[in-house]
Amino acid sequence: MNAIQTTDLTKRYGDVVALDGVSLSVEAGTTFGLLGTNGAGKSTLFRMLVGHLTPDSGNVTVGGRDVTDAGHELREAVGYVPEDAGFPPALTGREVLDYQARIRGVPRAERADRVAAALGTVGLDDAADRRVGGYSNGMNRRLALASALLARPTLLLLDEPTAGLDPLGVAEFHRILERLREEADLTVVITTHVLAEVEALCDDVAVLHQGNLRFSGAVDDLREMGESGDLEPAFRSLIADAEGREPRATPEVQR
Ligand SMILES: Nc1ncnc2c1ncn2[C@@H]1O[C@H](COP(=O)(O)OP(=O)(O)OP(=O)(O)O)[C@@H](O)[C@H]1O
Repeated sequence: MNAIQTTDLTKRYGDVVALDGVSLSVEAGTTFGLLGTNGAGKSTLFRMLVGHLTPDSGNVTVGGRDVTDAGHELREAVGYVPEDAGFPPALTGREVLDYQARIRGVPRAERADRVAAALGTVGLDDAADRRVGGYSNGMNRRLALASALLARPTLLLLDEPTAGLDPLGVAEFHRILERLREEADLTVVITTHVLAEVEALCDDVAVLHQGNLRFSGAVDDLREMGESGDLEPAFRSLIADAEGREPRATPEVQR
């Protein structure tokens, strides 16, 4: 079964075509990487998956239901972790999650247990009663993940979850995602610029470039497209223009 299906999805902002006829499927239970340079359309796609934006044309289904009709049920099924969650700095981690549990409709009697479980899953038990303003970048990202897990989603969308984290923070975040994948029946989609992240976590990958879908399939199949079986040459060839020139700014292609 497909956790996500988009069909001929198009979104414009004025003259900018952010997504141009994108048809994509994500199989349930897999970890899927959405790879692209800046401005590729990754965040726009995520915002449509959670119903924050409506398509100009085409459609999106999550768990077989059209996102534009799904409303409240969709919000419970999808855990969205934006790049910058921006929690109130004066609240503690536990207070933030308690508030989030309330607005996500977690029944009062279950709230404290769910909050404690989410804090444990992301390794923030010891920091739970400290103010979020004193959290490191990595702790903030893990708190955002905990918040998304409160409603026990079946689909988790992570927008550049490890951007700006140091190597230890990245490794810790990856460990948490791998554990979640083993323990919960979850489909995970991450956007990233980082090929090593795709290698480490993803079964399948899509390459978006300037709103166009350039590849979608198994990470192994993408790797085989490149010289020497590496992801980087394969990715670079997909984002090059007809003359083989790459976009001027691709420093985000990190290994
Ligand atoms: N609210 C908006 N108004 C106008 N243009 C926008 C808006 N949001 C995004 N865009 C444009 O749409 C295109 C796709 O943007 P989007 O943020 O979806 O890309 P992205 O792949 O997430 O990029 P990044 O990796 O930089 O976050 C870009 O050209 C961007 O400038």
